Amino acid sequence: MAPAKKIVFKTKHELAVELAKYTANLSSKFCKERGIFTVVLSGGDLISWLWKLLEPPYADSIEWSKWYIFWVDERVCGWDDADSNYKLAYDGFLSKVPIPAENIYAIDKGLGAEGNAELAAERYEECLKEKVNKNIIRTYKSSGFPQFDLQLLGMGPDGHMASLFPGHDQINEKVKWVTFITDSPKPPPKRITFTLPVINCASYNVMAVCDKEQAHSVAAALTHTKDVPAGRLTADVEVVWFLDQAAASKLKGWCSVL
Ligand SMILES: O=C(O)[C@H](O)[C@@H](O)[C@H](O)[C@H](O)COP(=O)(O)O
Repeated sequence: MAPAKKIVFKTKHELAVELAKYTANLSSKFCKERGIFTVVLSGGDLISWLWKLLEPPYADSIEWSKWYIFWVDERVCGWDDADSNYKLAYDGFLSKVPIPAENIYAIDKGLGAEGNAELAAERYEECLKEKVNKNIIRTYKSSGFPQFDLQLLGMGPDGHMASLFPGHDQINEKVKWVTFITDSPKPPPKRITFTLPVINCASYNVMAVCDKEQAHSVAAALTHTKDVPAGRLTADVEVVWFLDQAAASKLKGWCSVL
């Protein structure tokens, strides 16, 4: 289990600059080693902190054609729905970089639009299995779970990550790769989500959190309070919390302001 590192930034701007550097370094490492970089996105504010990747020196130097995009969680709705994490990422990031359309794996379009959470979760898991069979996604040691290169995650004020919410059973799933929820406390209610073993098998996990509403859960998660889902986040190689000062304000003894 990788220890959690944390970096506290004075501003969201500085956080975005460092996040771009971190992501670009891993892109270069994995593109060199495997010719492929598998990246998992979440919804929420995260997408708005990826802007620096769209600018020099990254926009032209990143090997975008080798990126493969997945979602750690998705709202069960149409791709053009205002709630869609795919739409959020497409409008704010994916439409601005030359990642081939066939490398972008969103929720099944029809099942999303129909609102069929259970089948959409099954279909997404099948999609991941197919990518494992094609050696696009690696697997974690002998566990058979998929291992993504980099996951970019966010956390809600209640400490949820992906669509794993406190007090809901999805966090305890140990076999499935993708599960679903139909009564999410954060709207909209129907979502699909990676399970905890899949999230924690990633090589690198970044948890990016800003604002004071999250401060209490940041402190709880970083002292590994088990009933806070994000407190159970780990990774194979490294897990790094990217925080602004407000989100870090309830941490005891934080001082590594970048
Ligand atoms: O679909 C979603 O709602 C997300 O993937 C969710 O897990 C998000 O990452 C957190 O709720 C943080 O959201 P904010 O960054 O907007 O606080």
